Amino acid sequence: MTQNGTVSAASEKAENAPTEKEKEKEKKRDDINIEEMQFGVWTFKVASSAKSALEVYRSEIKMAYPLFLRLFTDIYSVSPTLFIVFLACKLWDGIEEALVMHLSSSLLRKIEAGVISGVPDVRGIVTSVMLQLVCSAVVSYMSWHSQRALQELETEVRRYFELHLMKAKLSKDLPTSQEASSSSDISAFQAWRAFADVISFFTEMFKTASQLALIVHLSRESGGPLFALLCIIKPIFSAMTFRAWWDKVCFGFASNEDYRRMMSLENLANGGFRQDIISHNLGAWIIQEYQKARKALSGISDESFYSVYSRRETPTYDVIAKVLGELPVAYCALAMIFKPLAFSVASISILQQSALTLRYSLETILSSTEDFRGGVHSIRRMYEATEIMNLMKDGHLPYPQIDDNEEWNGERGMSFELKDITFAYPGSEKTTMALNGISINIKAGQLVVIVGANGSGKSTLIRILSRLYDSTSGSILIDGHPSKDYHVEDLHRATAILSQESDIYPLTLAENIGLGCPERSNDMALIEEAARDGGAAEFMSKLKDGVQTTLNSYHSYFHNNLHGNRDHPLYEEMEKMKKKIDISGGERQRIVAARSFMRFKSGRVKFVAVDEPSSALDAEGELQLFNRLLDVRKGKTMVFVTHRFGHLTKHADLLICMKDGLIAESGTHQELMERKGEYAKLYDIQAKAFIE
Ligand SMILES: Nc1ncnc2c1ncn2[C@@H]1O[C@H](COP(=O)(O)OP(=O)(O)OP(=O)(O)O)[C@@H](O)[C@H]1O
Repeated sequence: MTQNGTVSAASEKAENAPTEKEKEKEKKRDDINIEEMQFGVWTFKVASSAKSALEVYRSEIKMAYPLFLRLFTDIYSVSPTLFIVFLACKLWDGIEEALVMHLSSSLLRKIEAGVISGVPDVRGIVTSVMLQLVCSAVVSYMSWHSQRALQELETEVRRYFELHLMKAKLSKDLPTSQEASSSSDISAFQAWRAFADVISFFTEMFKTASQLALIVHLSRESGGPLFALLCIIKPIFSAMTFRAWWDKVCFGFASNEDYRRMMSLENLANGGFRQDIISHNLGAWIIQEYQKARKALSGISDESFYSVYSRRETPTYDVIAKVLGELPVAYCALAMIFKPLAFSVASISILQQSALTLRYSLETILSSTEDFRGGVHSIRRMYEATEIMNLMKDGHLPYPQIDDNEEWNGERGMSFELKDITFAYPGSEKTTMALNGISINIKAGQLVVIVGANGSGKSTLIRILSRLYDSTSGSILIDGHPSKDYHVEDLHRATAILSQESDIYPLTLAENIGLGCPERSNDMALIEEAARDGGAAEFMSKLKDGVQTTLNSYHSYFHNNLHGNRDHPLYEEMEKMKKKIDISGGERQRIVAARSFMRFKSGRVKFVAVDEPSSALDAEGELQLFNRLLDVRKGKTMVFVTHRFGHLTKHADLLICMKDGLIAESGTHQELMERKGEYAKLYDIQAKAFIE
C-alpha cells in the first residue's frame, strides 16, 4: 500500500513536472518586461526584453541561422544558376554605389588639379572618364540582369513553395486541419517576400560597410575613422531615441469607453442596418448618443495610435539630431582650417555625398530591422506549415486483409464493433462530449439507419466509422482488427461518404462526378451512368455546356478605362466573364450523389456512409436516390443518417436512435415500435404528419 502510494505520488510528481519546452517558455517569459502606457483613448502594452538589444539580436540571428541555411539550400536547389546570378547581382548592388563614388571622386580630383595647375592630366582624365563610362554601362547591365534574375527566381521559388504548401495542406487529416496551431495563412508569395526582405537587409548592410570603407579611404589623410564616425552618429542617435512602434513587440487597444461607444454608433450608422434604422426611426437617437459620447471624450486624443505613440513631447531630440547631422560638414570646415592641404573641394564634395548616402543606408537598415525579423518569422512559419504532423496515426495493415479478388467483387461489407466510444471535437469548448460511450456491433453487409434529434451525435458517429476522426477513448474493430492498425488511406478507399457537407468543386460537372473514382475520372460512359444513378443526368442535359459546365469557375481579369463605356465590345466581353452559372440546392445534391455512384464503380467500396444527403431533394428525387442506393448495396455495409427515415425502415437490419451522444435505443423497427420509446415517438410524429 505504502509502496503503491509512493509510486503513484512519484509518478504524479513526474507528470506534473514541467517539460523542457514548458521550462524554455517560462524562461522566455521571465526575460520579458511588459510596460503599460495610456495615450489618448489607447492603452499600450509594450514588451521589452530584460536582455540588452545586442543580446536579443545575437540570439535571434543564431536561431535564424539554420532557417536561412535551409531556405537558401532550397532556393539553390530550385535553380542553382538563377540563385547564383541573383546573389552576384545583390553583391554587386552592395558595392556599386561605393565604386561609382570612388571613380567620380578620382575624376573630380584630377579635374580640380588640372583647373588649379592649368595643366590638365589628359591621359589620367581620359582614363577616369573611360572607367566611369564602363562602370555606368556595367551598372545598367547588372541592374537589368538583377531585375530579370529576380523575376525569374521569384516565379520559380513561388511555384516551388506553392506546391510544397499545397502538398502539406492536402496531406493533413481532418482533426489536424481543425487544430488552430496547424492553420497557417502563410502563402508562397509571403515566403518569397520574406526571402527578398532578408536578402535586402543583408545587401543594405553590405552597402553600408562598403560606403563606410570608402569614407575611411577618402578621408584617410584627414582622420578617416573620425569622419566616418561623425557620419553615422545621427542615424544611430535617431534610431536609439525615436519612439517607433514598429520595432516593438506591442499590443494596443482602444480602452476608452466613450470612444468605443462612438465607434459602435458609427458602425451602426454605416453598417448593414439601413432597414432597421429607417423603420425604427433610429437616426436621431444615433446622432444624439454620438454627440453625448463625443462630449464625454473632450480633451482626450483619439488620433491614430501610431501617431500618438511616436509623437515627442519636447523638440529636444529633433534639435540634437539635426545638429548631429551637421557634424560631418563642421568637421570638413574645421579640417580645412587646420589642415588646408589635406583637402580639396572635390574630396569635400565627395565626402559630403558619401556621408549622405551612408546615413541613408544606415537609416534604412535600422528602420528595416523589423522587416528582417518579420521575414525570419515568415520563413519559420512556412517551414512549420510544411512539417505539421498528422494527429491521426497511420496503421501498418492493408485493408482489406483478405487479398483475393473474390472478396473484392464480393459478398461482404465492412463490419464494425464499437466499445465505449467517446469523442470530443478537437478544440471544442463544449462541456459535453459529442459521443459519450457508444457500444454497437454492425455486421458486414447490414443496412443500418441512425435517427435522433439535432446534435445527438449521428454525423459524428458516421465520421468515426469512416475514420475521419479517431475516437477519444474506447475501441473500434473493423473486420475484427483494431481500426487504428489499418492504413488510413486504404480504409478511406473502401469507404464512400455521401454527406450533407459535400459540395460542388470548382471544376466541370463531369469532373465533379468523375472524381468519385479518380482512376476512371476520364471515362465519360461511366460518368454518364453515374449521373443517371444520382438523378443528375436530366438537368445537366439542359445546361448549355452540359457536363462540361463549370460552376464557380476561376476568372482573373483586369481592365482600364472601360467603366462608363458600356457599348464598348471589350466591356461586353468583360461582363460576359462576370456571369456566373448556378444550379439549385437539389441539383447540387444530385451531382454529389452521382459522385458517390461513380465511387462505387471503383469496385473497392465496402462501406457506404450516407449522412442526410437528400435535404434539398424533392420527394420523388429522395425516393429514387434511396432506391438506387439500395440497389447497389450488395457487398457493402450501409449506414444511413436521416431525419426522413420512412422509406428505409422496412429495409433496415438495425435502427439506432441517438440522444445526447448516446445510443438511446437500437433494434429492428418492430422491436423499437413495441418499446414505445424515443424512436416510436419520432416515427409517430412523421406518420401523423401524413395522416392528419
Ligand atoms: N466540427 C465540429 N466541431 C465542434 N463541435 C462539433 C462539430 N460538429 C459537431 N459538433 C458538435 O457535436 C455534437 C454532435 O453533432 P452532430 O453533427 O454529430 O449531430 P447530429 O446528430 O448529426 O445533428 P444534426 O441532426 O443536426 O445533423 C453537437 O453538439 C455539435 O454541436
